[in-house]
Amino acid sequence: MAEITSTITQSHSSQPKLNTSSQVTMVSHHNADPFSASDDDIPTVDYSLLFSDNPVQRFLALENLRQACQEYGFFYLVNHTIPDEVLDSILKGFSDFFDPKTIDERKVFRKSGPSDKIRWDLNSSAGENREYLKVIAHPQFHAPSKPSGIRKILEEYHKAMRNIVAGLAGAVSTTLGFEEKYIEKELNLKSGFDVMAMNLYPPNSRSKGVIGIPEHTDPGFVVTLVQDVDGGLQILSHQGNWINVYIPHHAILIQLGDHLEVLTNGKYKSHIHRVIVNKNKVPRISVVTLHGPELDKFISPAVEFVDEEHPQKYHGMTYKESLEANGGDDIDVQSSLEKLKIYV
Ligand SMILES: O=C(O)CCC(=O)C(=O)O
Ligand SMILES: [Fe+2]
Repeated sequence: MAEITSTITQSHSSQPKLNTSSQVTMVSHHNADPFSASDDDIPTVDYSLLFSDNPVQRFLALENLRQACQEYGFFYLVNHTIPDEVLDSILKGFSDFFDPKTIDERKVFRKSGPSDKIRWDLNSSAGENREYLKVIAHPQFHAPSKPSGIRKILEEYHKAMRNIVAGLAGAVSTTLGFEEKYIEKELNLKSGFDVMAMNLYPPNSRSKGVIGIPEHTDPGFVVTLVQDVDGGLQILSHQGNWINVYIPHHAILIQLGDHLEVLTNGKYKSHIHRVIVNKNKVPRISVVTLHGPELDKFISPAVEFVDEEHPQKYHGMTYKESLEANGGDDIDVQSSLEKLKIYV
Protein backbone atom coordinates (compact mmCIF):
# COMPACT_ATOMS: atom_id res chain seq x y z
CA MET A 1 0.00 0.00 0.00
CA ALA A 2 1.35 3.44 -0.85
CA GLU A 3 0.32 6.68 0.68
CA ILE A 4 0.72 10.24 -0.56
CA THR A 5 1.93 12.65 2.05
CA SER A 6 2.07 16.41 1.75
CA THR A 7 4.76 18.50 3.31
CA ILE A 8 4.02 21.57 5.33
CA THR A 9 6.28 24.49 4.41
CA GLN A 10 6.60 27.86 6.06
CA SER A 11 5.53 30.70 3.76
CA HIS A 12 6.44 34.38 4.12
CA SER A 13 3.48 34.97 6.33
CA SER A 14 3.70 33.16 9.64
CA GLN A 15 0.89 30.74 8.61
CA PRO A 16 1.99 27.23 7.64
CA LYS A 17 1.05 26.47 4.05
CA LEU A 18 0.22 23.11 2.50
CA ASN A 19 2.54 22.43 -0.41
CA THR A 20 0.70 20.26 -2.91
CA SER A 21 3.00 20.57 -5.90
CA SER A 22 6.66 19.81 -6.29
CA GLN A 23 7.34 18.57 -2.78
CA VAL A 24 4.73 15.82 -2.72
CA THR A 25 6.54 12.66 -1.59
CA MET A 26 5.56 9.03 -1.87
CA VAL A 27 5.91 6.93 1.26
CA SER A 28 5.85 3.23 0.70
CA HIS A 29 4.28 0.97 3.32
CA HIS A 30 4.96 -2.28 1.51
CA ASN A 31 6.63 -3.74 4.56
CA ALA A 32 4.21 -2.42 7.18
CA ASP A 33 2.68 -5.29 9.17
CA PRO A 34 -1.05 -4.61 9.69
CA PHE A 35 -1.01 -7.00 12.67
CA SER A 36 1.91 -5.48 14.53
CA ALA A 37 1.40 -4.54 18.16
CA SER A 38 3.35 -2.79 20.88
CA ASP A 39 4.85 -4.35 24.00
CA ASP A 40 3.23 -1.76 26.28
CA ASP A 41 2.73 -2.78 29.90
CA ILE A 42 -0.43 -4.53 31.03
CA PRO A 43 -1.29 -4.03 34.72
CA THR A 44 -0.80 -6.79 37.28
CA VAL A 45 -3.27 -7.33 40.12
CA ASP A 46 -2.31 -9.29 43.22
CA TYR A 47 -5.40 -11.32 44.14
CA SER A 48 -4.34 -12.15 47.69
CA LEU A 49 -3.80 -8.48 48.59
CA LEU A 50 -7.42 -7.69 47.62
CA PHE A 51 -8.38 -9.65 50.74
CA SER A 52 -5.50 -8.60 52.98
CA ASP A 53 -6.16 -8.15 56.71
CA ASN A 54 -3.96 -5.09 56.55
CA PRO A 55 -6.38 -2.26 55.68
CA VAL A 56 -3.72 -0.11 53.98
CA GLN A 57 -2.52 -3.00 51.82
CA ARG A 58 -6.10 -3.87 50.92
CA PHE A 59 -6.97 -0.27 50.09
CA LEU A 60 -3.94 0.04 47.78
CA ALA A 61 -4.67 -3.30 46.10
CA LEU A 62 -8.30 -2.29 45.47
CA GLU A 63 -7.18 1.05 44.06
CA ASN A 64 -4.81 -0.81 41.73
CA LEU A 65 -7.72 -3.04 40.64
CA ARG A 66 -9.95 0.00 40.05
CA GLN A 67 -7.33 1.59 37.81
CA ALA A 68 -6.78 -1.67 35.93
CA CYS A 69 -10.55 -1.98 35.31
CA GLN A 70 -11.16 1.64 34.41
CA GLU A 71 -8.04 2.55 32.49
CA TYR A 72 -7.35 -0.82 30.82
CA GLY A 73 -10.15 -3.39 31.16
CA PHE A 74 -7.66 -6.29 31.25
CA PHE A 75 -4.91 -7.35 33.63
CA TYR A 76 -2.72 -10.20 34.82
CA LEU A 77 -3.87 -11.82 38.06
CA VAL A 78 -1.11 -13.20 40.30
CA ASN A 79 -1.14 -14.84 43.76
CA HIS A 80 -4.56 -16.15 42.87
CA THR A 81 -4.76 -19.38 44.90
CA ILE A 82 -5.14 -21.83 41.98
CA PRO A 83 -2.32 -24.34 42.50
CA ASP A 84 0.27 -24.46 39.71
CA GLU A 85 -0.44 -28.19 39.28
CA VAL A 86 -4.08 -27.47 38.40
CA LEU A 87 -2.98 -25.01 35.69
CA ASP A 88 -0.28 -27.36 34.40
CA SER A 89 -2.60 -30.32 34.28
CA ILE A 90 -5.34 -28.61 32.26
CA LEU A 91 -2.81 -27.42 29.68
CA LYS A 92 -1.18 -30.84 29.51
CA GLY A 93 -4.63 -32.48 29.43
CA PHE A 94 -5.63 -30.48 26.36
CA SER A 95 -2.30 -30.98 24.69
CA ASP A 96 -3.14 -34.73 24.89
CA PHE A 97 -6.76 -34.10 23.91
CA PHE A 98 -5.70 -32.32 20.71
CA ASP A 99 -3.39 -35.17 19.65
CA PRO A 100 -3.53 -35.12 15.81
CA LYS A 101 -3.79 -38.94 15.81
CA THR A 102 -7.15 -38.89 17.62
CA ILE A 103 -8.82 -36.17 15.56
CA ASP A 104 -11.55 -38.56 14.34
CA GLU A 105 -12.68 -39.14 17.94
CA ARG A 106 -13.22 -35.42 18.39
CA LYS A 107 -15.43 -35.16 15.32
CA VAL A 108 -18.36 -36.60 17.30
CA PHE A 109 -18.56 -33.16 18.92
CA ARG A 110 -19.07 -31.32 15.62
CA LYS A 111 -22.09 -28.99 15.65
CA SER A 112 -25.28 -31.00 15.81
CA GLY A 113 -27.75 -28.30 16.86
CA PRO A 114 -28.39 -25.10 18.82
CA SER A 115 -28.53 -26.88 22.17
CA ASP A 116 -25.13 -28.60 21.98
CA LYS A 117 -23.44 -28.73 25.38
CA ILE A 118 -20.08 -29.72 23.92
CA ARG A 119 -18.82 -28.60 20.52
CA TRP A 120 -15.62 -29.15 18.57
CA ASP A 121 -14.45 -27.64 15.32
CA LEU A 122 -11.36 -27.04 13.25
CA ASN A 123 -11.06 -23.84 11.24
CA SER A 124 -8.21 -23.62 8.82
CA SER A 125 -8.75 -20.70 6.49
CA ALA A 126 -7.57 -17.17 5.80
CA GLY A 127 -10.05 -15.85 8.41
CA GLU A 128 -9.43 -18.21 11.33
CA ASN A 129 -6.89 -20.88 12.22
CA ARG A 130 -7.68 -22.87 15.33
CA GLU A 131 -9.01 -26.14 16.58
CA TYR A 132 -11.28 -25.78 19.58
CA LEU A 133 -13.46 -27.59 22.04
CA LYS A 134 -16.19 -25.66 23.82
CA VAL A 135 -18.16 -26.92 26.80
CA ILE A 136 -20.94 -25.46 28.87
CA ALA A 137 -19.46 -25.64 32.36
CA HIS A 138 -22.14 -24.01 34.55
CA PRO A 139 -24.90 -24.26 35.86
CA GLN A 140 -24.50 -27.86 34.62
CA PHE A 141 -21.02 -29.13 33.95
CA HIS A 142 -20.37 -30.90 30.64
CA ALA A 143 -17.12 -32.45 29.45
CA PRO A 144 -15.86 -35.16 27.12
CA SER A 145 -14.96 -38.45 28.77
CA LYS A 146 -11.84 -39.10 26.66
CA PRO A 147 -8.90 -39.09 27.11
CA SER A 148 -9.39 -40.57 30.56
CA GLY A 149 -9.06 -38.02 33.34
CA ILE A 150 -9.91 -34.99 31.17
CA ARG A 151 -13.33 -34.52 32.74
CA LYS A 152 -11.90 -34.45 36.27
CA ILE A 153 -9.12 -32.04 35.27
CA LEU A 154 -11.58 -29.70 33.59
CA GLU A 155 -14.01 -29.79 36.50
CA GLU A 156 -11.33 -29.13 39.09
CA TYR A 157 -9.93 -26.21 37.07
CA HIS A 158 -13.37 -24.69 36.50
CA LYS A 159 -14.35 -24.98 40.16
CA ALA A 160 -11.13 -23.27 41.26
CA MET A 161 -11.61 -20.54 38.64
CA ARG A 162 -15.22 -19.91 39.73
CA ASN A 163 -13.95 -19.27 43.27
CA ILE A 164 -11.50 -16.69 41.98
CA VAL A 165 -14.19 -15.04 39.87
CA ALA A 166 -16.55 -14.87 42.87
CA GLY A 167 -13.77 -13.14 44.83
CA LEU A 168 -13.11 -10.78 41.94
CA ALA A 169 -16.84 -9.93 41.72
CA GLY A 170 -16.67 -8.83 45.38
CA ALA A 171 -13.52 -6.79 44.87
CA VAL A 172 -14.77 -5.17 41.64
CA SER A 173 -18.03 -4.27 43.41
CA THR A 174 -16.00 -2.54 46.12
CA THR A 175 -14.02 -0.56 43.53
CA LEU A 176 -17.35 0.70 42.16
CA GLY A 177 -18.39 1.88 45.62
CA PHE A 178 -20.89 -0.91 46.31
CA GLU A 179 -21.14 -3.64 48.91
CA GLU A 180 -19.29 -6.86 48.03
CA LYS A 181 -22.34 -8.83 46.87
CA TYR A 182 -23.42 -6.15 44.37
CA ILE A 183 -22.19 -7.72 41.10
CA GLU A 184 -22.98 -11.23 42.29
CA LYS A 185 -26.63 -10.16 42.79
CA GLU A 186 -26.98 -7.94 39.70
CA LEU A 187 -25.70 -10.71 37.40
CA ASN A 188 -26.87 -13.65 39.51
CA LEU A 189 -23.45 -15.23 39.11
CA LYS A 190 -24.29 -18.15 41.44
CA SER A 191 -26.52 -19.46 38.64
CA GLY A 192 -24.23 -17.95 36.03
CA PHE A 193 -23.80 -19.36 32.54
CA ASP A 194 -20.15 -20.29 31.94
CA VAL A 195 -18.71 -21.48 28.65
CA MET A 196 -15.17 -22.78 28.35
CA ALA A 197 -13.20 -22.76 25.10
CA MET A 198 -10.00 -24.76 24.78
CA ASN A 199 -8.14 -23.47 21.73
CA LEU A 200 -5.24 -24.96 19.80
CA TYR A 201 -3.48 -22.60 17.39
CA PRO A 202 -1.14 -24.04 14.77
CA PRO A 203 2.43 -22.83 14.32
CA ASN A 204 2.89 -20.45 11.37
CA SER A 205 4.21 -23.30 9.19
CA ARG A 206 0.83 -25.06 9.39
CA SER A 207 -1.43 -22.01 9.33
CA LYS A 208 -3.55 -21.00 6.32
CA GLY A 209 -3.31 -17.35 7.26
CA VAL A 210 -2.13 -14.95 9.94
CA ILE A 211 -5.34 -14.92 11.97
CA GLY A 212 -5.89 -17.39 14.79
CA ILE A 213 -9.14 -15.82 15.94
CA PRO A 214 -10.52 -12.59 14.47
CA GLU A 215 -11.24 -9.37 16.38
CA HIS A 216 -14.04 -9.61 18.94
CA THR A 217 -15.12 -8.81 22.47
CA ASP A 218 -16.64 -11.42 24.75
CA PRO A 219 -19.97 -11.32 26.56
CA GLY A 220 -20.36 -11.88 30.31
CA PHE A 221 -18.84 -10.57 33.53
CA VAL A 222 -15.19 -11.50 32.96
CA VAL A 223 -13.14 -13.81 30.77
CA THR A 224 -10.32 -15.79 32.36
CA LEU A 225 -7.49 -17.11 30.20
CA VAL A 226 -4.48 -19.34 30.77
CA GLN A 227 -2.08 -20.54 28.10
CA ASP A 228 0.93 -22.82 27.67
CA VAL A 229 3.11 -20.42 25.64
CA ASP A 230 2.94 -16.79 24.64
CA GLY A 231 2.05 -16.25 21.06
CA GLY A 232 -0.22 -13.88 19.31
CA LEU A 233 -2.95 -12.70 21.65
CA GLN A 234 -3.32 -8.94 21.18
CA ILE A 235 -5.73 -6.52 22.88
CA LEU A 236 -6.86 -3.14 21.55
CA SER A 237 -6.29 -0.55 24.27
CA HIS A 238 -8.50 2.41 25.27
CA GLN A 239 -6.05 4.54 23.30
CA GLY A 240 -6.61 2.47 20.16
CA ASN A 241 -3.27 0.69 19.95
CA TRP A 242 -2.80 -3.08 19.83
CA ILE A 243 -0.86 -4.54 22.76
CA ASN A 244 0.86 -7.95 22.78
CA VAL A 245 -0.11 -10.14 25.71
CA TYR A 246 2.73 -11.92 27.53
CA ILE A 247 1.18 -13.71 30.50
CA PRO A 248 3.60 -14.29 33.39
CA HIS A 249 4.06 -18.02 34.12
CA HIS A 250 1.09 -19.38 36.11
CA ALA A 251 -0.71 -16.02 36.07
CA ILE A 252 -4.25 -15.62 34.71
CA LEU A 253 -5.27 -13.02 32.15
CA ILE A 254 -8.53 -11.34 33.13
CA GLN A 255 -10.53 -9.44 30.49
CA LEU A 256 -13.68 -7.58 31.45
CA GLY A 257 -16.77 -8.77 29.60
CA ASP A 258 -19.47 -6.91 27.68
CA HIS A 259 -22.06 -7.24 30.47
CA LEU A 260 -19.88 -5.50 33.05
CA GLU A 261 -19.64 -2.70 30.51
CA VAL A 262 -23.45 -2.65 30.17
CA LEU A 263 -24.07 -2.82 33.94
CA THR A 264 -21.65 0.05 34.62
CA ASN A 265 -22.95 2.06 31.65
CA GLY A 266 -19.48 2.02 30.07
CA LYS A 267 -17.42 2.88 33.16
CA TYR A 268 -15.63 -0.51 32.99
CA LYS A 269 -15.30 -1.61 29.37
CA SER A 270 -14.68 -4.86 27.52
CA HIS A 271 -11.91 -4.70 24.89
CA ILE A 272 -11.51 -5.98 21.38
CA HIS A 273 -8.90 -8.71 21.08
CA ARG A 274 -7.61 -11.16 18.45
CA VAL A 275 -5.01 -13.88 18.01
CA ILE A 276 -2.33 -13.61 15.33
CA VAL A 277 -0.34 -16.75 14.54
CA ASN A 278 2.19 -15.60 11.96
CA LYS A 279 5.18 -15.54 14.33
CA ASN A 280 4.50 -18.80 16.18
CA LYS A 281 7.12 -21.52 15.87
CA VAL A 282 5.16 -24.00 18.00
CA PRO A 283 1.46 -24.71 18.57
CA ARG A 284 -0.22 -22.76 21.36
CA ILE A 285 -3.03 -23.84 23.71
CA SER A 286 -5.29 -21.45 25.58
CA VAL A 287 -8.07 -22.22 28.04
CA VAL A 288 -10.64 -19.45 28.02
CA THR A 289 -13.68 -19.25 30.30
CA LEU A 290 -16.51 -16.81 29.77
CA HIS A 291 -18.06 -16.29 33.19
CA GLY A 292 -21.56 -15.06 32.46
CA PRO A 293 -24.69 -13.93 34.26
CA GLU A 294 -27.67 -16.26 34.67
CA LEU A 295 -29.24 -16.78 31.22
CA ASP A 296 -32.60 -15.28 32.25
CA LYS A 297 -31.12 -12.30 34.05
CA PHE A 298 -32.11 -8.99 32.47
CA ILE A 299 -29.05 -6.76 32.36
CA SER A 300 -29.17 -3.03 31.74
CA PRO A 301 -27.13 -0.08 33.01
CA ALA A 302 -27.66 0.27 36.77
CA VAL A 303 -29.35 3.53 37.83
CA GLU A 304 -26.26 4.46 39.87
CA PHE A 305 -24.28 4.88 36.62
CA VAL A 306 -26.86 6.94 34.75
CA ASP A 307 -27.36 10.68 35.21
CA GLU A 308 -27.48 13.85 33.14
CA GLU A 309 -23.76 13.76 32.51
CA HIS A 310 -23.82 10.00 31.76
CA PRO A 311 -26.96 9.21 29.76
CA GLN A 312 -27.89 5.57 29.32
CA LYS A 313 -25.57 4.11 26.66
CA TYR A 314 -26.92 0.52 26.36
CA HIS A 315 -30.27 -1.22 25.95
CA GLY A 316 -31.27 -3.87 28.45
CA MET A 317 -31.66 -7.53 27.41
CA THR A 318 -31.63 -10.89 29.13
CA TYR A 319 -28.26 -12.60 28.89
CA LYS A 320 -29.76 -15.32 26.70
CA GLU A 321 -31.32 -12.77 24.31
CA SER A 322 -28.03 -10.96 24.01
CA LEU A 323 -26.13 -14.21 23.25
CA GLU A 324 -28.59 -14.96 20.48
CA ALA A 325 -28.89 -11.42 19.11
CA ASN A 326 -26.13 -12.07 16.58
CA GLY A 327 -27.38 -15.44 15.47
CA GLY A 328 -25.23 -17.40 17.91
CA ASP A 329 -26.54 -20.14 20.17
CA ASP A 330 -25.72 -20.69 23.86
CA ILE A 331 -22.41 -22.45 23.33
CA ASP A 332 -21.42 -20.33 20.35
CA VAL A 333 -21.37 -17.28 22.58
CA GLN A 334 -21.19 -14.16 20.44
CA SER A 335 -20.81 -10.59 21.54
CA SER A 336 -23.79 -8.40 20.71
CA LEU A 337 -22.31 -5.25 22.22
CA GLU A 338 -22.86 -3.28 19.01
CA LYS A 339 -26.57 -4.16 19.13
CA LEU A 340 -26.77 -3.22 22.81
CA LYS A 341 -25.22 0.20 22.29
CA ILE A 342 -27.53 3.21 22.07
CA TYR A 343 -26.20 5.61 19.44
CA VAL A 344 -27.45 9.19 19.76
O1 LIG B 1 -6.81 -17.93 22.67
C1 LIG B 1 -6.72 -16.74 22.96
O2 LIG B 1 -5.68 -16.20 23.28
C2 LIG B 1 -7.97 -15.90 22.89
C3 LIG B 1 -9.20 -16.69 22.59
C4 LIG B 1 -10.43 -15.87 22.66
O3 LIG B 1 -10.40 -14.67 22.57
C5 LIG B 1 -11.70 -16.54 22.88
O4 LIG B 1 -11.77 -17.80 22.89
O5 LIG B 1 -12.71 -15.81 23.06
FE1 LIG C 1 -12.17 -13.76 23.27
